[in-house]
Amino acid sequence: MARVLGTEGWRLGWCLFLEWARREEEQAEGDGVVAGWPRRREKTARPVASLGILGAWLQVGRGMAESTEVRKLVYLVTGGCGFLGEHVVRMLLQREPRLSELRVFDLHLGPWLEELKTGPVQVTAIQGDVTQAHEVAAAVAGAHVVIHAAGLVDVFGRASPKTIHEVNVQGTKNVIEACVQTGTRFLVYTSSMEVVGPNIKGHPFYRGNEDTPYEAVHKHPYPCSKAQAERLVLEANGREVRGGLPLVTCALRPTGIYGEGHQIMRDFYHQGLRLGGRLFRAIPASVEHGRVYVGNVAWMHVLVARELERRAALVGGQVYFCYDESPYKSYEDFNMEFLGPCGLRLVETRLLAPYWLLMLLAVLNALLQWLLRPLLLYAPLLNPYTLAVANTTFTVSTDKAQRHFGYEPLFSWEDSRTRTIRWVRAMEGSAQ
Ligand SMILES: NC(=O)c1ccc[n+]([C@@H]2O[C@H](COP(=O)([O-])OP(=O)(O)OC[C@H]3O[C@@H](n4cnc5c(N)ncnc54)[C@H](O)[C@@H]3O)[C@@H](O)[C@H]2O)c1
Ligand SMILES: CC(C)CCC[C@@H](C)[C@H]1CC[C@H]2[C@@H]3[C@H](O)C=C4C[C@@H](O)CC[C@]4(C)[C@H]3CC[C@]12C
Repeated sequence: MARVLGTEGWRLGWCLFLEWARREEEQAEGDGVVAGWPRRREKTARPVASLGILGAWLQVGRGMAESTEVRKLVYLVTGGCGFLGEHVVRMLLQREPRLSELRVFDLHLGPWLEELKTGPVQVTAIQGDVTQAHEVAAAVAGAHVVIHAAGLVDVFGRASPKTIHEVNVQGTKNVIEACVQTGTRFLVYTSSMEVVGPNIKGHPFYRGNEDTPYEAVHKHPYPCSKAQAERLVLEANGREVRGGLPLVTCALRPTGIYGEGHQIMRDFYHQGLRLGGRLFRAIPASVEHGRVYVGNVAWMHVLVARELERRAALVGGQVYFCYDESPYKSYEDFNMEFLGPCGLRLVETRLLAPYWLLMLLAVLNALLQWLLRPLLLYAPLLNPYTLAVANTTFTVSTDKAQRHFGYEPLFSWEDSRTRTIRWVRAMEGSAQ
């Protein structure tokens, strides 16, 4: 440290000034939104002022050491422009001080990536398709860690079962093979609660954990593909990669993710606006559906990716549900936590719409989808599968991620709720 102070005193002075200016600016803005994104408050950060001037110098010196000396890791995020992927990308930039290059691989690149290219980390946007092995291999070559979040999330019948399989299963095979061929040792896979359930028998999974016995039987192409892909990732743990070292893999299983950018929340909001500020309850309030805030899911990815090397023996080959402090509620009641404060209300219609009627509508929708397929794509939210998922209790209660790699939610429920409400309010045509 003395050496650093001696030779780079002027630089530290400048950094100290910049740090002071940044904090002043942060204080002035409060917990505001920067470029469409909420500013995060560090849970553990202590204000420089409380450390005194010497503490500040030491802190800045340490920060510099972290950012200049240790930045050497290359990360690849597949699906990095999707709902979850974007949060993972931004979280990595905020929370992984050892990052030197971040490769963002997606079929469709977002324009927001441009604004990230000015920071200390090299952000490389790669437009590519996970079903193309050579494109994946080129993107993976030289990366230390791969977070594989790309996937075709389709439970509405928009894509064919074949396409879902190609993207979710073959795409994952390509990622694994690319790691093996190029010598990348750490792979985190974004799996889903759907690899477990709800199963086709509608059995409830009530506050279960990773070891809870459950008959996981799927028929729908999406959960089938996620289950297959997860299995491939876990089986690949320990495989020898180029260079002779073992591959370390794990899978994270989010329940229903919500937060800024959630398309289905957007759809419900707009539907509510079209219906004069009302949504009609379809699912009994007693059916609990697991939900988790996107920022916490992203944080879990960043944390487990960081710990894969240090705790390879413990974490390698493991699955973890993604969880936080979000309350257990029905799918619709949970959505109302955000849509309610934005002017929508949930109208109770249990007597008007009994389950058999909903099922009839869902089957009709499926039939219409099939009949219209040659002419147009009809893919409403309600179909027999989505009705079954929404109508079956599936909630998790676990601390496995905390025990294995020290995960604690970064965002409290209050924070997650506030951020999501702020995002809904910012949507065009707010009901407020
Ligand atoms: N949204 C949820 O509630 C939820 C819950 C559990 C798990 N997951 C999983 O999380 C991951 C991300 O889901 P999301 O909700 O952000 O979905 P999303 O559709 O917003 O993001 C997926 C991203 O993958 C990209 N992608 C799709 N096909 C690709 C291909 N062939 N090559 C390259 N990129 C491709 C898409 O362009 C998109 O940006 C998925 O693997 C999904 O299965 C999502
Ligand atoms: C009966 C209707 C009025 C309500 C329809 C809601 C329905 C569209 C919702 C309910 C539950 C939702 C799924 C759930 O949150 C978890 C996942 C796992 C994830 O991997 C992909 C998304 C998915 C399947 C959600 C899709 C939308 C569902 C079915």
